[in-house]
Amino acid sequence: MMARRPLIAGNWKMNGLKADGEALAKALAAKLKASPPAVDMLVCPPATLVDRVAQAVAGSALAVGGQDCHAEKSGAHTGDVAAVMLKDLGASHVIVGHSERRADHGETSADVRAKAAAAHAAGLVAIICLGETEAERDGGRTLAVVESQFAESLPEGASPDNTVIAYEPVWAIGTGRTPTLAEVAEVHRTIRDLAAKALGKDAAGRLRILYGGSMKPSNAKELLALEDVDGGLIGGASLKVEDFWAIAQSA
Ligand SMILES: O=C[C@H](O)COP(=O)(O)O
Repeated sequence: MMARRPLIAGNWKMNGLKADGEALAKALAAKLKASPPAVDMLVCPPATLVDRVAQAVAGSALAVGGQDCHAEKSGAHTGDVAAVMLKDLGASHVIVGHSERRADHGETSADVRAKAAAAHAAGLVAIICLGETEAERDGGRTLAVVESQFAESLPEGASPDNTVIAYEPVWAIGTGRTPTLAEVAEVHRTIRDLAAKALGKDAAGRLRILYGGSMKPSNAKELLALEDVDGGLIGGASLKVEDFWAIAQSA
């Protein structure tokens, strides 16, 4: 099977003002230039900083993405940002369906699917997030939840070139807790199997499936060593240059 190049993606969430966001991105770009790791690296700043960060790291190997996009290209949607607008600023990726969007904004998998389709239409790679809540895990429903979110969130035309899946157990986000390695491996293998059914075996073999949820330098190596874990979607630890870089180094 063709090797998948890991993707180490930082989701800054609602953190960062002009000066610190630019400094963080520039420091990462400088590290990438000095010693290129064997991974792709991406930062997803808040929408307010996408332009500034994209300009600050232009010409470097550090990619820039948005954290959400609207399903429409334009129109009367106060406060929203279209995928094509992110693309216009220099973004190459956009996260869709993060559990914080699903919880805070009531986004359904149908919404996520429409957003991912909009991202594709704009020429962006969609990072589609899915994952179970603690109650769903405790109720033994993890694989069923992941299966339905995958089926309902993946748009027509999805491929390993325009789509990345991020498995993020909701209860592991920002809590310092993670599933066992066996539990992570089981979910990632299930997602790979679902992708094989949806996209074909070859495409599934090229699809990158990230793990997210309390990934940090101390646990990254063992998580990233799992066969079907092709990188990480990192929140808190992506706000510190040294931690984010250490995670990239351990892939
Ligand atoms: O998008 C990132 C995830 O929500 C993980 O966040 P965390 O690394 O702070 O747990």
